[in-house]
Amino acid sequence: MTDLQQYRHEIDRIDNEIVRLFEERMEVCEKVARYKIQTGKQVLDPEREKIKIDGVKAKAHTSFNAMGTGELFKLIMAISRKRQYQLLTQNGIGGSNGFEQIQELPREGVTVVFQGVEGAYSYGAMRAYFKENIKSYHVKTFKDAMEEVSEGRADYAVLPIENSTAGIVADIYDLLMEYQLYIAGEQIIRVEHVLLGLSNAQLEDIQTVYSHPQGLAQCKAFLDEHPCWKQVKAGNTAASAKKVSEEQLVSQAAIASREAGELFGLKVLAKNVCKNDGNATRFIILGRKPVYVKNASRISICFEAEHESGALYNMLSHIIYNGLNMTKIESRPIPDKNWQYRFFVDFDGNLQDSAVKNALMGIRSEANMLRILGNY
Ligand SMILES: C=C(O[C@@H]1C=C(C(=O)O)C=C[C@H]1O)C(=O)O
Repeated sequence: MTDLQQYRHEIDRIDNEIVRLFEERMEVCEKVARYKIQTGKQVLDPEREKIKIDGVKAKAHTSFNAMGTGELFKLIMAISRKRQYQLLTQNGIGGSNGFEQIQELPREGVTVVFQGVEGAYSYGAMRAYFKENIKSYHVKTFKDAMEEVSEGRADYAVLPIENSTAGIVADIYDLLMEYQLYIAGEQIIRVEHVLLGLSNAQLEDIQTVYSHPQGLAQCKAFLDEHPCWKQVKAGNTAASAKKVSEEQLVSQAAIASREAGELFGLKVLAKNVCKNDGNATRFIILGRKPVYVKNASRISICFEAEHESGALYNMLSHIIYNGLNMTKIESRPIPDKNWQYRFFVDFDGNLQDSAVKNALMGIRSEANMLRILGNY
């Protein structure tokens, strides 16, 4: 036998022993879980874990091994907790997460608010999601739209959350934390911007271009080809078309939809101004009630974790360990806490799934804050 074979043989013997001891430990953890189910005690006991880590580290003989032992036991205890959360959900603890299952989201006879004016992309998203017989109106800002739903003047708000070219609409993420509203649905629409001008304007006349910051960002490559043009941000794309139409200056143009151009009597000076052919925006439908439909398949959450190494990994491990597919993660600064962030995570699943319940129980117990923003 070569030395290597011999060493590996020894490692195998030790590993078998580790597996046997791990399983023995897990059996005791299950007993602990049953005790906690009966007594209502929390799964996570940070004090006990700290004593445990310090204790096992002190038993190691080198500083390298002390660090390794610490890491190893952090992981072992995290796994132990995950098993305990499973047993708790199996026993009906932490069930509904405060959400009620409904048959269908009402798409007619409701009042819907959107930001911008008619002809804006939000209006298009609303038309695509809801049926004809709704009452709808528009407000100036995203915040106003959330306020309308919060105050009960509207049932739903339609708001853009993400564009495939320009990325997230950061304001919406921040406002989601300011208001206690829930994502009830989503609508993706293709966004095909055009450059609009007065009917007697030519491309050569243009000196100023108006659009929503997202419109300008999505058409950056096109605008870069015209470095002399002054770019001016407007409240929304349709409002910028309206402005060009009202001010009647041949030097002014707007980046907006073809529909907005028709609405305000403008001419298309250039089409395909967004270089990404598949340019699309995802809109969320926000309501007041925590409800989800039976076949809802995406969950959006927001959490805050300790500002320390491994904290984010620990939170995400609940999603990974329960076999859930994470589809998106974003971080946003926490107001008044410099350089600390909250995380917005989307993953596939339904609030009824036991894997989802386990993961949410884990994150809720171990994060500083968890909000389930919706299951849709
Ligand atoms: C097993 C327990 O539950 C959790 C897991 C621990 C472990 O695996 O050692 C320690 C403390 C708790 O966070 C316990 O409370 O003892």
